[in-house]
Amino acid sequence: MLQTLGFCIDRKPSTLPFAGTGVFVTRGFVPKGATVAMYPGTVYQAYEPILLQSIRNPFVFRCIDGVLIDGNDKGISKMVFRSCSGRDRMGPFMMSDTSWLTESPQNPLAVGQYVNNCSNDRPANVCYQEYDVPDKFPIELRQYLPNVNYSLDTQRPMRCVVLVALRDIRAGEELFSNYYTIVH
Ligand SMILES: C[S@@+](CC[C@H](N)C(=O)[O-])C[C@H]1O[C@@H](n2cnc3c(N)ncnc32)[C@H](O)[C@@H]1O
Repeated sequence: MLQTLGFCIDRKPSTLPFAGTGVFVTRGFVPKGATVAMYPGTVYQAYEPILLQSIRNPFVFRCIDGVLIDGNDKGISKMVFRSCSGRDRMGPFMMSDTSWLTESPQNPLAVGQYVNNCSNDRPANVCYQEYDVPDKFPIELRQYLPNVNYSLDTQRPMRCVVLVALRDIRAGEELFSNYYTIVH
């Protein structure tokens, strides 16, 4: 990761009291504007049922258009992701990466759901960028995407969310986003 991207990120206990785990730049340097992490999880359209999966689940990310991404790596959320990922497999090709559900993700960027919220003394250093994966994205690279659609729908592009550095970020710094950004 250090060789390819120029930095490493990892999960560690947050510097915020009582905030659990956070995400840190552990090595190297992240330049402003770089993609620093991805938000993994099952993608639900606004009309799809998520009630059970959302109970006591702080990992549900809401996109601007109401699409939801469940980035919880435990319990029913984990089972749903694995099930959808197995369903979507095309012959030898996996259409998504399930290793973010483990302690050591194959795609080391897929830990963005653990980024904590900013506060007065910890301003945001990353922001969320939502995008739809284009049709021409190579099928053999989809195995590294940590997102899967809840419903099988080959017409719809895959929604992904990445975290982008708002400024240069150095090794040792924790990542903070703003959970409540309002986009006008
Ligand atoms: C999406 S999770 C982030 C990962 C979480 N820290 C964990 O260990 O699972 C969101 C939860 O993290 C905690 N959290 C995030 N930002 C926080 C902050 N600024 N202060 C205290 N707790 C925070 C809250 O418990 C919140 O419900």
